[in-house]
Amino acid sequence: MTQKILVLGGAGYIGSHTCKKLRQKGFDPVTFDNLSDGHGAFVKWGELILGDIRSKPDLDAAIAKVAPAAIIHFAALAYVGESVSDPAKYYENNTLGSLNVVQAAADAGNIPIIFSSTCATYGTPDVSLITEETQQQPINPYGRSKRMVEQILQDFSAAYDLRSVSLRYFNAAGGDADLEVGEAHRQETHLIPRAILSALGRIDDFAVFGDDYDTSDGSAVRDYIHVSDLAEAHAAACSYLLNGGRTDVFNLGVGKGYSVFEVIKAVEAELNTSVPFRQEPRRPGDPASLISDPAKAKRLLGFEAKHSSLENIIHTAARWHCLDWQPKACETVTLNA
Ligand SMILES: NC(=O)c1ccc[n+]([C@@H]2O[C@H](COP(=O)([O-])OP(=O)(O)OC[C@H]3O[C@@H](n4cnc5c(N)ncnc54)[C@H](O)[C@@H]3O)[C@@H](O)[C@H]2O)c1
Ligand SMILES: O=c1ccn([C@@H]2O[C@H](COP(=O)(O)OP(=O)(O)O[C@H]3O[C@H](CO)[C@@H](O)[C@H](O)[C@H]3O)[C@@H](O)[C@H]2O)c(=O)[nH]1
Repeated sequence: MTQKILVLGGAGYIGSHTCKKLRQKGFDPVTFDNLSDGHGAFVKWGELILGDIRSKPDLDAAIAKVAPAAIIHFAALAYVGESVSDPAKYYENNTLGSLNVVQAAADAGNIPIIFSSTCATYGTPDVSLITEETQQQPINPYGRSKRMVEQILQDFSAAYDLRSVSLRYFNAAGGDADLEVGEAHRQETHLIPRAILSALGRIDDFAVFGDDYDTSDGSAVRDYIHVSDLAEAHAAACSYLLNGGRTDVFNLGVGKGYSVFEVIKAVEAELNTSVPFRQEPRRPGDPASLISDPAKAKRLLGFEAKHSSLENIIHTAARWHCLDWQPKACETVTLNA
């Protein structure tokens, strides 16, 4: 019988791509989302249950209805700047909401959980390649709200044998090759979509934050992983837990970094036009360089990024944002001022 997977936050960017992948792999995804940031139109590969992770009764009812073999938990707020100005919102939604998720999974007989963590839990590490053993020292409430959930999962595993996998994504980017879903955050703060939108003349306030880092060209370096590769990694993590794998944490990245100026050049090459930008000082809290060591996910999950060349990431993102722009799916998007 097809195994059902309850996907919390499945109407969002990474969640919707993962639902597509789960269906391709023979799972039956069911999305649970409050649509605070996601889009009903992105729920294309299974049912949508409207609910909020801050409500344990909502979660209990969904789990009772679906009887999932595993839970994938994407539901979160993820704007670093907003987490600094309104930390209560982040601890309530991301940490308390996740405690409800973990408790509901335990109450229902220890349903295994795959949790969306982030490289923001590492803070500003002084190493060239970040391994899972690199010390986690998050520097903003968003990172701390996620780090706390990792700790809750470790404690529930030790005390009650609730198994889980925390996946620490580096920078998610790109879009579905078939343009069925794509990146449509209500506030777009990420580098790649903003560089594309600037090239297309859809925003006029694109800035490069910092040109005085200790990097090859002075701009900050990140490890960009294609969203379809992230989706594949979630399917692999599902199989790992369903086959009895133990609680663990994994980096999800490529192991190679690109600077902000390299990303801008790649967008210019893809769109054959210039990317207007102004130079601004560093964004507070931005580390110079964050690059993953992806070896552990390869070794234990059998996962390796296959679609994450910078060219493919920008090609698929640009197609979504311009050539095959889907206004209906994205009608609620408002760009950041
Ligand atoms: N995008 C990135 O680069 C990145 C990097 C590292 C980690 N992450 C994490 O990955 C996850 C998904 O990120 P995304 O970029 O797809 O974000 P997204 O905003 O597109 O998706 C999050 C989804 O969760 C839903 N949601 C939020 N709070 C909820 C609640 N209380 N109850 C029910 N649903 C709720 C939203 O409506 C949305 O559909 C998040 O947990 C984020 O912290 C993202
Ligand atoms: O308009 C922009 C946007 C970003 N940047 C720079 O580009 C790099 C990447 O920034 P961004 O795309 O915002 O990603 P990060 O700040 O690295 O954070 C992302 O990646 C984190 C780690 O995965 C996640 O936790 C966060 O949710 C997600 O926003 C950074 O050096 C930024 O300073 C600019 O110069 N101009």
